[in-house]
Amino acid sequence: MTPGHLSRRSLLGLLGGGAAAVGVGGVGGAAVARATETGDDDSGTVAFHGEHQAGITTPAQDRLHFAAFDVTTTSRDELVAMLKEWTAAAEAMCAGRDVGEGGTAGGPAQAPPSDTGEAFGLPAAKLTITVGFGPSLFTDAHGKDRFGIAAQRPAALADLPAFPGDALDPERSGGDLCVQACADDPQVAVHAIRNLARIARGKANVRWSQLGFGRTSTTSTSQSTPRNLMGFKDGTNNLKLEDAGALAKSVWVAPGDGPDWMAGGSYLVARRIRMLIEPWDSTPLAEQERVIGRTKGTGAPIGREKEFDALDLEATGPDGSPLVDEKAHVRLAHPSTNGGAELLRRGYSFTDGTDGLGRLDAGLFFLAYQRDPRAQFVRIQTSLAGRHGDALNEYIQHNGSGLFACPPGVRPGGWWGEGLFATT
Ligand SMILES: C=CC1=C(C)c2cc3[nH]c(cc4nc(cc5[nH]c(cc1n2)c(C)c5CCC(=O)O)C(CCC(=O)O)=C4C)c(C)c3C=C
Ligand SMILES: [Fe+2]
Repeated sequence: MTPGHLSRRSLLGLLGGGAAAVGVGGVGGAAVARATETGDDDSGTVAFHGEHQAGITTPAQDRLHFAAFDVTTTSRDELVAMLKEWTAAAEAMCAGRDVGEGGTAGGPAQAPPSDTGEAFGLPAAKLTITVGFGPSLFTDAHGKDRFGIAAQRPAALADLPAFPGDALDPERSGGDLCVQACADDPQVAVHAIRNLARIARGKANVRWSQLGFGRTSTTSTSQSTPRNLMGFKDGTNNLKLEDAGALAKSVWVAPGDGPDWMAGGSYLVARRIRMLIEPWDSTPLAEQERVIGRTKGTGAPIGREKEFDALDLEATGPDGSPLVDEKAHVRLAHPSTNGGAELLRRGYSFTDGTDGLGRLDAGLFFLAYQRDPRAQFVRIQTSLAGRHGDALNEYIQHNGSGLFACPPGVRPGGWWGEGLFATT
C-alpha cells in the first residue's frame, strides 16, 4: 500500500511508529473505495460514490455541520473548477484521508498546508458530504441566467412560498449552494466544511451555517428513535432506507420528473426552527402530549401503548372526542391529511447560546429530502403553518430556510454537478 492510500489514522500510526521515512507527499491522492455493498464499512467510512449521494438515506450520524454558500465568481469555468476540486476533497475526507497532495504536514514548508489538519489522526467517523444547488444559482434576483444553466432549473426548485408565522432571517436563509456534512465526530464534520470553504475562497463565501447534534430522526430501522429538545421521540413515522418502494415514490427524483441531470437526485428543504424552550418547559405533560399527539414516555400514539403502534386518527375517547387532538402535530403532518405526502426527515438539534434575554436559542434544524417539494414540504407545511394550524406553533418559530436541488450520486472519476454543467 502506498502512502497515498493510507487513511489519516493509519498514517498517524506509521509516523508514530518511526515510519516517517515513507514520506507523506502522496497523502490525499487517488480515491480508494473501501466500502462494502451496503455503502458502509467497519472502518467508519461510508461510500462516497454511488447512484445517489451519501448523506440522504445513510443512517443518520450524530453530528451535523451545514453551510450555505453564495457564489461570488461570475465565471462558469471557475465555478466548475471549484466543484471538481470540492469533489476530490470530499472523496478524500469521506475515505478518512487528508485533502490535497501534501495534506496536513507533508507539503512544502513555504506553503500553507493543503489540509487544515484538525482531523489528522481521526477516523472518517462515517463522514458524508452532500451537495445541493439553490434556486439563485440558476437565476439571480433580476432573472438573469448567471452561469448558462437557467434553462436547466427544475420546476420543482421553485422558491418556497411565505408561510403564515414565518419569521425568516435573510442572513440564515437561501444560498446558491449548500453542503451538508454529517459524521459521528463533530470535529470531522467541521473539518469537512472548513476545508471546502477554504477551497471556495475567491469563488464562493459561506452565507450562513448551522451546527447540529443529537440527530432528531432515524433513517433506518436499525436505529433507535432519538429524542428532540422538547423531549419527545422524533422520527418514529419517518421514511426508512429499508423501504425502497417508499424512497422511489417520495425521495428520489425519477427520469422524466424534470431535467435529466436531476434523475436519482433529491430536493432538500432546510428550516431553522427555534423552540420556545422556556414556555414549553412550563407546559403540563398532558398538554405537551396533546400538542404532539404522542405520549412522551414511550412515543406511542395517544391511546396506544407502544411506539410503533399504528396512529389511528379516527379513534375517539369515552366522551366521543378524538384521541389525537384536531390540531395535534402528528395529525396535521400525517400523510392522510396531506394527500399522501411524505418526507425523509434528517434533522438535528441545535443550541446556539442564549438570546440576550436569558432565553435559550435552541431548537430543531429541520432537514427533509423529497422528490418534489411543491407536493411534499409545501403541502405539509401549509397544513401546519399559522395560528389556526399546528398546536406546536405556539412553541416554535421558523427563522431560517433554504431549498436545494441535490444532484444524483457521483460516479468514480465524476464530479458534483457534472450532469448539470457538462450538458449545457
Ligand atoms: C413540514 C414538515 C414538518 C415540520 C416543519 C416539522 C417540525 C417539527 N416536528 C417536531 C416533532 C415531531 N414531529 C413528528 C412527526 C412528524 N413531523 C412531520 C413533519 C414536520 N415536522 C411529519 C411528516 C411527521 C410524521 C407524521 C406521521 O406520519 O405520523 C413527531 C412524532 C414522531 C415521529 O413520527 O417522528 C414529533 C415528536 C418538532 C419539535 C418540530 C419543530 C420544531
Ligand atoms: Fe414534526
